[in-house]
Amino acid sequence: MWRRVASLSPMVSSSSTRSLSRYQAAFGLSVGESFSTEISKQEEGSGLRPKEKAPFITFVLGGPGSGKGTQCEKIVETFGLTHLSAGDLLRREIAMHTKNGDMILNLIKDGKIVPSEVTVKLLQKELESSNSSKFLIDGFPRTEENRVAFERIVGADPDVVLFFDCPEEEMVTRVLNRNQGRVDDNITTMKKRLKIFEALNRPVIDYYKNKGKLYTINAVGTVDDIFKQVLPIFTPFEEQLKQSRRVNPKSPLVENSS
Ligand SMILES: Nc1ncnc2c1ncn2[C@@H]1O[C@H](COP(=O)(O)OP(=O)(O)OP(=O)(O)O)[C@@H](O)[C@H]1O
Ligand SMILES: Nc1ccn([C@@H]2O[C@H](COP(=O)(O)O)[C@@H](O)[C@H]2O)c(=O)n1
Ligand SMILES: [Mg+2]
Repeated sequence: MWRRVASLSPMVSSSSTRSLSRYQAAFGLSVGESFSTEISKQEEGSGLRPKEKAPFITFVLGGPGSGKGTQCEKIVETFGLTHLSAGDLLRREIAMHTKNGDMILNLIKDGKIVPSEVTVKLLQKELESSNSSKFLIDGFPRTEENRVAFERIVGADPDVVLFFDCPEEEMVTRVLNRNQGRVDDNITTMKKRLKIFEALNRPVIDYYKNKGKLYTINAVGTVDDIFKQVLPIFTPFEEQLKQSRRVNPKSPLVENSS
């Protein structure tokens, strides 16, 4: 078990406990000192390398069509985080006709949630093979089951959780005008997605609110107006995000640190 011992920022809880995973062990270097994750006193001598650091993770929550993907593009442009959309990863499985492709397609068509194990493993693969140490995980966790599975399999907690709060009528209008050929962009599926969002995503939102990690953004207005609310959330982390460089033993792009 790893414990985050250094203080992060006044805005973020410094007492979150993390469990060690292969994924965490893969991160040798990452964001600035203030994000370091160290082995706590009683765990010294456990054989684990001390001072291994965790990546900077932002979860992006919000109902269907609330503008998560749109705002993620702007965050990427400004702060250089790596965007991982859970929905895009699932759609890629469908397009590639993988063994889970048909099952995923049927669930997405029906607005239902794909088993957490499947989604988390896709995210884990991207996280482990990435050369980045700062991630925006969009459309995840959708459920408490998603959240717990990520903690168990990946072994990391988010540093920031964004919630794009948008009225249902606005989300419906946006989705029906999206025109990207998505199988779930129709009124029947949209109604189901909204119900599932209310029932299953709200508890996740409440969970992070109670942990002091949730930033609620009013998602009505122009894209730029909404981004103006997002900017100050990342500003305190800007220096760390700039310095962030990761040593990933699996990545051929990174020199060995030893
Ligand atoms: N502030 C905004 N005002 C009007 N339209 C917007 C705004 N933000 C995004 N849109 C448009 O609304 C649609 C949905 O946006 P986006 O795809 O970013 O939402 P999302 O939250 O990622 O949805 P989903 O969960 O379905 O993937 C897109 O066509 C996008 O261009
Ligand atoms: N954690 C997730 C994320 C998505 N899904 C399924 O994909 C659909 C589309 O997701 P978007 O984020 O692109 O809107 C969503 O309705 C779910 O069917 C999922 O199961 N789990
Ligand atoms: Mg999206």
